[in-house]
Amino acid sequence: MVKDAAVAARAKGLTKAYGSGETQVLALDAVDVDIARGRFTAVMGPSGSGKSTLMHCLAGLDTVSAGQVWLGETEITGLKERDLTRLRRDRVGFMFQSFNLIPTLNAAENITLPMDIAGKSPDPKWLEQVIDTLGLRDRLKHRPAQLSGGQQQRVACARALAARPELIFADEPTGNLDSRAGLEVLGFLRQSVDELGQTVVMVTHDPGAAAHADLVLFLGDGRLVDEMREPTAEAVLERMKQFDVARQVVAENPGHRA
Ligand SMILES: Nc1ncnc2c1ncn2[C@@H]1O[C@H](COP(=O)(O)OP(=O)(O)OP(=O)(O)O)[C@@H](O)[C@H]1O
Repeated sequence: MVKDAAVAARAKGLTKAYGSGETQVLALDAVDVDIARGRFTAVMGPSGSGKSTLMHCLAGLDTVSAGQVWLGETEITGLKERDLTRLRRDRVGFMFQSFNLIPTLNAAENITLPMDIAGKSPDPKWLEQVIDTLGLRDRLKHRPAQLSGGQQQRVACARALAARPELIFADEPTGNLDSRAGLEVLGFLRQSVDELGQTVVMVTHDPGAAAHADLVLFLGDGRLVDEMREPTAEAVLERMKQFDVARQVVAENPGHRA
């Protein structure tokens, strides 16, 4: 059990292997990580370093090969699929690169859909606050096709926030947006942490996006290799360049692991 109330999610010795035998890929190699409650954490690293796998394992979307994962005080490793589904539904919000909005429903209906499916009614005060924070008040009756990409992503953000989840996982939430809309979404995620007390974990390739976080975790070859507090885009970019240098060293010295 995780007794530390400041920890929203925790992994210990988290290992994830895909496949078996010679083709086995070790996507995560004994990762230990604490996700701080009420903070904005970004996860970065080169392509294939295990970012999405880490997020999926922390969110209970994927099983682990070894190690333990907790969401709040609940150990999720070993939970049955049915319990895991309920836990995700009740305690976790998701934002993906594709917004996954339902085209036939308007913005308001999309926002409350997960709660409707779960048979829950949103806390009206909280929902109003989310809608106003995200500037969606005058867009609630619009269907997705009548909204800009940035507005659609804001609806997806509101949908993730509506049930007031303990934790929001965002996988490249700005990946499909132009830079202005992307900045808007990052601003809203930041605001949801600062003003609404949310906990956000975001996977991103973009140093500028990572700079909106309180903490950046760097993954390399399935291991947590570094972290940076109060990141700036420049510092994150510099750190990412070191991965290229390390790769070059490995390429020039086969058998040596950076
Ligand atoms: N379903 C799968 N089956 C086999 N291998 C997989 C699977 N999912 C991921 N992998 C492998 O695990 C490793 C980590 O993948 P992951 O998607 O977590 O990386 P990532 O850092 O998110 O990459 P990217 O930045 O390119 O999205 C990669 O080598 C990938 O090929």
